[in-house]
Amino acid sequence: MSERLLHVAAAPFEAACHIPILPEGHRSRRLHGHSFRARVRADLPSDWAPFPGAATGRLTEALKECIDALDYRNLNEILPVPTDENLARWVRARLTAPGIESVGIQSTHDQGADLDGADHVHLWHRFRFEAAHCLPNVPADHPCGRLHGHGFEVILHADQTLADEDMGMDFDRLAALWAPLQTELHYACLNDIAGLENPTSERLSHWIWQRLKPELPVLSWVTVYETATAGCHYDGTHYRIWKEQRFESALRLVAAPDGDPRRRLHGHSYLLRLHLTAPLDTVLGWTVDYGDVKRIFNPVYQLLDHHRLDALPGLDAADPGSLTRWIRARIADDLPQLDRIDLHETPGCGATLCWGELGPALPT
Ligand SMILES: Nc1nc2c(c(=O)[nH]1)N=C([C@H](O)[C@H](O)COP(=O)(O)OP(=O)(O)OP(=O)(O)O)CN2
Repeated sequence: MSERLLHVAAAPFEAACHIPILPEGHRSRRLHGHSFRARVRADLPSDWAPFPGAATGRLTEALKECIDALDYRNLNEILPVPTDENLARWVRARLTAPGIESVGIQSTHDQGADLDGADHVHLWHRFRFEAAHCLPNVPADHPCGRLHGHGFEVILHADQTLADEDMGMDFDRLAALWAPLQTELHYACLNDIAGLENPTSERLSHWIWQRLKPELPVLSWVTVYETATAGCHYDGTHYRIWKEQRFESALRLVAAPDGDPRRRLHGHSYLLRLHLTAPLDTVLGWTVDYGDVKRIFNPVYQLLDHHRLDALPGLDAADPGSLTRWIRARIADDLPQLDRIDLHETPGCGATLCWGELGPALPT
């Protein structure tokens, strides 16, 4: 599959709203408020930014300018039915950026809607449960063979065609479908549950899919976060895992004009997410060990962390797009299952380099 470079940006806004189309008695019919977050993913022409390396910054500024009109407002004065879906439409119509692939609105930490250009909505809802597990088939010295536990997180994703509807399914419907699984999984040892005798993230995402897909035909992905830095998506066919790492680095954007602060030496706390697609190892119950991804990537990580990025050999500019390409060139041979790299220089703002399926976006 050919390589695609997408730029991403995210920005918060605080607003009040009520959703008058919801049934009588629904809590969201009452006036309430959210710390919203808007996000955009765009395939930008290379000459759109004012100088090479400025695309992430320009997209972020465009998004901030757009949502400024929503910040500290009563959204019903701007949009009669301010569902996440309609807010995403509103932003998409006003955002002055080319090549927009999707616009998302996250109304709470745990739910949101991403809208693509064809008014197809991707709804997601996150849940959390606390559980113990061990992986019985790993080698004797592997730490995950010992009984341990996690605050697992699960995201249910639903894809719907919206046409001219104000909203897709109510997030509460996803919560109601999840509730029986929460009862089974929360404060449990996963190995004791039928079908989860080898409870890797992959097996767990498959188990959840099998349980929910018959009741929820629009279920498109199940995401399991095993830890804050690693997890798995399953769509009924493919397993996609990711492993995140953070690095702290300095840079200057040499192409920035005189007077632009990015020309000065500065720095970021970067978030790097490596995505891999691979078949399941039926004995181990996983695709690729998260620990192996981290270990194999470590030599490249050591070049990035606590270094000056624009001094790295072979890197002309240290903007997120150039960095993702530089990282791919250094790691792809050693991690052949790798098919996407996300790199954020500030929360939700950066680039995605993808040469496989794009897969679902994760919340910021
Ligand atoms: N593909 C999979 N790999 C691993 C799984 C899994 O389910 N699928 N599970 C484990 C362990 O259970 C482990 O608890 C989580 O792994 P890891 O990300 O390596 O955890 P760390 O706490 O070491 O994470 P760092 O943030 O990198 O310190 C292992 N692999």
